[in-house]
Amino acid sequence: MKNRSSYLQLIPFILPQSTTITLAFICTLLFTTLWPIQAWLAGEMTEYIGRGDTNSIARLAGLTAVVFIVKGIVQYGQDSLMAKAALTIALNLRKVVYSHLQKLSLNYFEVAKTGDLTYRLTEDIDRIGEVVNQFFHDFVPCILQLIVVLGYMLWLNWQLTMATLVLAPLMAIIIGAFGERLLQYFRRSQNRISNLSALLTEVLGGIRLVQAFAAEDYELSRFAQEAEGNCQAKYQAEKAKAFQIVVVGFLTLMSVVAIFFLGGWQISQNNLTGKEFVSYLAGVALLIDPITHTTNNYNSFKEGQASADKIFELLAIEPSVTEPKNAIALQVVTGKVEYNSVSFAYVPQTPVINNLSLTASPGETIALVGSSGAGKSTLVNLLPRFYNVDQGDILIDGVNIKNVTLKSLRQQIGIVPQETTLFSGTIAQNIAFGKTDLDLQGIEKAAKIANAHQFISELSQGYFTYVGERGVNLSGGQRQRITIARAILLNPPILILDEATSALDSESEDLVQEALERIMQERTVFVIAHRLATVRRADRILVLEKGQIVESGNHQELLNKHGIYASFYARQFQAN
Ligand SMILES: Nc1ncnc2c1ncn2[C@@H]1O[C@H](COP(=O)(O)OP(=O)(O)OP(=O)(O)O)[C@@H](O)[C@H]1O
Repeated sequence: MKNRSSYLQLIPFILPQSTTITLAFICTLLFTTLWPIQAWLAGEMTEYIGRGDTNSIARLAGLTAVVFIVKGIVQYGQDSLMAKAALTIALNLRKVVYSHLQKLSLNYFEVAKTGDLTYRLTEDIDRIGEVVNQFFHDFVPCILQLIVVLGYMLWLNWQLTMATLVLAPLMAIIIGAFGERLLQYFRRSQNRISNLSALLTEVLGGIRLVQAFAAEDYELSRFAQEAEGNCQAKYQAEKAKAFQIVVVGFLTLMSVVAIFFLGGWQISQNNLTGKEFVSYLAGVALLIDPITHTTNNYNSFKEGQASADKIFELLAIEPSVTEPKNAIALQVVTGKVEYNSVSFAYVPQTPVINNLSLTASPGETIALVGSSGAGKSTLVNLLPRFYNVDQGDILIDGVNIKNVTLKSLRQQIGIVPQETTLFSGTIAQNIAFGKTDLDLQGIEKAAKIANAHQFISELSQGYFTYVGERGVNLSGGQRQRITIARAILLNPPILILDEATSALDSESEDLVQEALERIMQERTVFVIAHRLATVRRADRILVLEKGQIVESGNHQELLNKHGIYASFYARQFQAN
């Protein structure tokens, strides 16, 4: 079962912390050694109290105080060092998972739920950190205490100890059985809560639509269903834990009764003195705490296991788009792009691009037109390798894009998407997206070319104006011009432009159009054209149908042909 190994997979994250863990462990050993000393002191004290030996009582009280202080110091060392190690392990795991997630290919994100992933990177990793902390901080010391105290009890009276341990295997079996049941409930509860998180991300992201369609009640019932499912699973887990406490408590009580019974019998047989029995009972009392902790820790480990399974499942997913080990960095000089007999399908046997070949000369603007679903977006998405081609090759400046690093490939291709996405941060950060050092002069220059400088300057904080997650305080046209400025700053030799279909007011439209025309100069451009002006100005228009180029030429040539483009033009553009 993979869940057995999910904790083992944490070992590479634990090993780098071994120095801190070892130091903490030394503190733990000292701390644990002091436990039986306390039990021994209690036994000695009883004897002196019986004798009324006040001097010895005072000496022992002083010794007990020293033991207490030393115990406090090593306890602090153990707690703080273990916490440091566990938190660092969780931090490193979080970084690794996030970096892995960034490398996964688009086809993974098309099916994954954002909220679910958010939950894994936050709650699940937090839980693993807590479990690691608990393991070293609580579980290991408890086990050591159990071993040391049991050793002391065995040394004191092995017959009595063995007799009381008869119930231990039964206790372990019962705790184990409860643990498996708990794991199921924790899995169910965590699945529900990550579904809930996914639902929230979706609904809050589309709250405008929810309100517009008066779908609040519908969304509330979906929310309630997941929330109730989680509540139910958690309740089941809490009930199982509560029952487990009763059963383990009953068995512990049985053991204590057995100890008294057997202890009394041993004293009557002169095998045990009263003093030894008191020391023995002090030892038994010292056992109860670590037994309770061990049981609780075991339950928490089961909860953590459900999280660890999910995290390592995610880490096991391989990106479908990868680069070869000896990948070279692509240096684009001219920007010539070739598609050679390229085929691609999202779903096997359903080709979306079908044995397509094309060559874009350096600096050429190619407009892609065709009906919805013809494969225009797919065709351009193959260029930055968002997906791998199934057959054929794509070359840039004669170099197969399969053989170059993804970073160098994508740095050469600017994308102005139809959907304008602004990230939380300032306008300057959004224009210089992906760069940590802000070149303000360059940003301003790019914004000027993108017709964005003027409106940005009019904002109270200028380039340092904070735009929300979705840039809600900017108009559609303004957002588009920021994304154009972003591409201009990158200054890529190849540009992919997905023209927005949504209508802007004519002034805004003119500003966007002007910005686009500027950015299209001196680069190889693929534009999914929705505007007549773009189509007309393109050096070449490719008409796509079912993933194939069915017509090619400039606007006038294609009109003269009276073919598909001419009728498409009549339908699509003549109304403009
Ligand atoms: N991620 C995906 N997974 C599965 N099928 C997809 C995916 N993206 C697109 N498709 C399918 O591939 C075909 C081509 O889609 P594509 O988006 O490339 O067409 P398009 O010409 O750009 O259309 P539009 O003009 O409507 O944007 C369509 O049938 C579409 O349903």
